[in-house]
Amino acid sequence: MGYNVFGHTVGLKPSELKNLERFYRRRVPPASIISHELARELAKVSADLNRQVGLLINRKGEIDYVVVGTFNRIELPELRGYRDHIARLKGLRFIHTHLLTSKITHSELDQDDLIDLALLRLDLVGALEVHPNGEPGKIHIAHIIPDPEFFAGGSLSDKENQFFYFLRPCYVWELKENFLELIKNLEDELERVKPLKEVEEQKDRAILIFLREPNDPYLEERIFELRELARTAGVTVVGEIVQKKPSPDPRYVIGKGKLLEVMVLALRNRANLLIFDRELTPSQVRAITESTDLRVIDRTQLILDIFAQRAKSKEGKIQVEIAQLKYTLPRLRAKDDAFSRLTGGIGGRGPGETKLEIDKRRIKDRIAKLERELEKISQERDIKRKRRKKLAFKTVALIGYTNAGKTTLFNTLAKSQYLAEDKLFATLDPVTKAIRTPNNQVFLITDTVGFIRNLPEDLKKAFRATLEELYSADLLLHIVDISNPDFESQIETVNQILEEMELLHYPLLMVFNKIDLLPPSEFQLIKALSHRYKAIPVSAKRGDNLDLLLTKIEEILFKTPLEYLTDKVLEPVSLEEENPSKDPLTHKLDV
Ligand SMILES: Nc1nc2c(ncn2[C@@H]2O[C@H](COP(=O)(O)OP(=O)(O)OP(=O)(O)O)[C@@H](O)[C@H]2O)c(=O)[nH]1
Ligand SMILES: [Mg+2]
Repeated sequence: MGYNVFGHTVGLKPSELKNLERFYRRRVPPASIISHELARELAKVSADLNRQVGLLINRKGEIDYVVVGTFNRIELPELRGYRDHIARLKGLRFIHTHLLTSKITHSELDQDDLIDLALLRLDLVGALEVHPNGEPGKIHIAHIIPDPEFFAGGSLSDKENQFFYFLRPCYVWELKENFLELIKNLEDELERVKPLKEVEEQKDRAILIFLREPNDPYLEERIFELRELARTAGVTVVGEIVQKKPSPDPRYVIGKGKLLEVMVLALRNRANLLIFDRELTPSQVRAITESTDLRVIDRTQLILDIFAQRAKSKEGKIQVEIAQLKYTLPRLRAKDDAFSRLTGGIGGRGPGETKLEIDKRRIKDRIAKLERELEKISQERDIKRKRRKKLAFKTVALIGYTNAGKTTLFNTLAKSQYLAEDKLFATLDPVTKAIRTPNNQVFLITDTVGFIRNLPEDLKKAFRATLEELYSADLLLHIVDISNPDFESQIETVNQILEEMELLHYPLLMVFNKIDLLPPSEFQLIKALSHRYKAIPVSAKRGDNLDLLLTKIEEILFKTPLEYLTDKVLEPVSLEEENPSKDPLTHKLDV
């Protein structure tokens, strides 16, 4: 930091600037918040200029920034190179003047001061009253409360009082607080609330942010889903904030007051990441990143990141890269601060690191190249598919909302070891296996990527190739997690995507999965629902009712009317018994 004066310097004479620059030579005894002498000088200069003047003082008592404002406002410069989020407080305090007039006879800390305190994670903020004659008045000082319990007993009715502690206003010479002790106590308390050693440094710690617009019935589901997405991405969720707002704030999405709450929460819980449930514009990302000094991503980026972590096949990887590049393209700017911070961690994977160096042209070229590659792979897949057709095997595709249990069902049916995890998007690449039914019919079954609502448009397109498998399917098996209270809207989402893909007329069988999670009291209800949706209730995990499912599949695929099947088949039978070990239930097919 040079010796420049920051802030609203327009209109200042060179001599006035000189007077301000002189503050850089001053020092405060480390244990004082501010010295009486310095306060007098600050008041005098401020009154002469008729503008607010502020000093950012570091823990050694040196002046790091001199800032000048207007008569009633002062804006802090961007503070770079200070201690990072894990260390929490920035190690800077901000002492500035509030000008009094014959009418304004006292002036407390205002909301802007508290916003600076919280957003910039200052050690403390102080406002020094200045009388029109240049004499200093009282000083108002506040700092962040590390833990609301800390001050229990006091009245915490007022929201601001849950976040900030206000010292009793007094004259500077009356200040008794030992600054270093005060800060040490604060940091000890923060450490006690969330010890640093308990924080896994490699793991992102996020606060999830939701906007509740009027008539929004899906808030709970959205909260649950974002939480799950974050968990899947390997992020620790340390807080959730919901703001009721008729429409998003164009700059910060949430209101400034709410942002303040987010910051205190972030500080207390050592968060380093904010995840917004809605899509952010590039300028919103920039504004919020700049104000909070935290990494800021939206739901789309989170999903992209999960895809990037999980894509295994060449095709999957290409699809993810295309989607990431397309997401990045409109957000790319020369010297873009918001993105320069995205190095590693969530939102920083894949093409992110180099995007500053690559210009838009090259990104577009890269997208084109990837799309050509994808086209080629898709053709190859087509050939494979045709070959399979020639073998005359019927194909069943498992589809459904993410986490419904598709892969688990696939595994249980195929007795295979494909990945099934309690994470969203566990499956990215289509896998196909052959299954033998109790009646010795063989069909192929394909597992697919999970569906999710509001899938970003580019992502939908990018994953089209994966879902292309569906067009050659003879039957779509729609797996529903019936234990999820949100199952009906998930069905709706899946149907909507099927409609968009013009797959609605395909033969479809619904499967209600995870019945093992339901209490017996709901069995009656499930029966009714199964009837309504013509669905087969199963537990993929425990294997309940899978024989019935296979029979039903068989019936649809091979047009064997149910009546022709013996009762024995309809009863729970061990599939192994029907298929002696020499003739295993499944056999691998090179696809
Ligand atoms: N209790 C219970 N859990 C199940 C059942 N089926 C699946 N699960 C669990 O649900 C979670 C998700 O299962 P997956 O099979 O990975 O779900 P998926 O639909 O393939 O998910 P994506 O591939 O991410 O779309 C896992 O933790 C499974 O163990 C079931 O019948 N009962
Ligand atoms: Mg899966």
